[in-house]
Amino acid sequence: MLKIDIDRKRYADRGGSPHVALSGLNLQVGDGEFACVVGPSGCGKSTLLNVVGGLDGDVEGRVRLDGEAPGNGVGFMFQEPRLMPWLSVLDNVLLVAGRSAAAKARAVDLLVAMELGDVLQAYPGRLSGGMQRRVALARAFVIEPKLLLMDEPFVSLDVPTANRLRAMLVELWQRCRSTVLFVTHDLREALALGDRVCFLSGAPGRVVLDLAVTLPRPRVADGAAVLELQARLLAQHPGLLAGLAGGNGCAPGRDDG
Ligand SMILES: Nc1ncnc2c1ncn2[C@@H]1O[C@H](COP(=O)(O)OP(=O)(O)OP(=O)(O)O)[C@@H](O)[C@H]1O
Repeated sequence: MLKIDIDRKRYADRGGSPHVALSGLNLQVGDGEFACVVGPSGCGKSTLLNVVGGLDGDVEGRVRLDGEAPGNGVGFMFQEPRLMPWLSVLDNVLLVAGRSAAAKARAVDLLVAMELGDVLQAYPGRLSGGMQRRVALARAFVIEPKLLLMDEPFVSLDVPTANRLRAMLVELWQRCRSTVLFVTHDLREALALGDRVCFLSGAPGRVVLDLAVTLPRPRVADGAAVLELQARLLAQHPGLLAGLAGGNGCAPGRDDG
């Protein structure tokens, strides 16, 4: 169980004055659950991931993964693939997996599953943007993370590539059963991926709607079921989804979708 209780996250200096990014943000994510966090630009989504992952410890509050501060079992995937350009595809993944025979076998297995088996020795500069994200996805899962934190990992990809990567992510998650916290400003993406979608308010961010998504899988972000649910949410919560891609505006409480 991931338990997030952030009383306040304040930046001392945002260009000359302090800024409270998060306030009264409470969220629990069950083991193996896929939780998406959506919210308008600047509401503190990346800040939340940095705090949860322990990259930023300057916070009033507490984050616990199975009762302890999140540590080694946490994987990250960011907006940029952040691959080492001087290392081959395989070595990029081995960098986090280690050099044992078992680690290498796992890395190759994942890269083959990501349809990258024929470019194991290629350097990242030779790969397309979508291929680089697939390497980053394999690298994120190779440690079989207990908790995977994802910050808009498929942003600025074309629609078919993003849909393919989302399908690959769900397949890996179903195989590994990691707990996932996935940040996006794209409501359709969140509805396509999440067991739950948590909506944050504008700054300072806090959870204003916690929605269980019960649509059957597989789902596609631009598929009929997702579009229908999106339209229903827009009708139920006018104004709340403002500022989201694919949305217009949320209300306190818990809903079933
Ligand atoms: N290191 C920092 N120092 C000062 N202020 C910061 C810092 N990092 C973020 N902020 C501020 O905190 C607020 C939240 O930023 P954050 O990047 O978490 O938002 P976000 O919801 O992820 O935004 P976006 O969707 O646009 O990526 C913003 O107003 C930002 O300017």
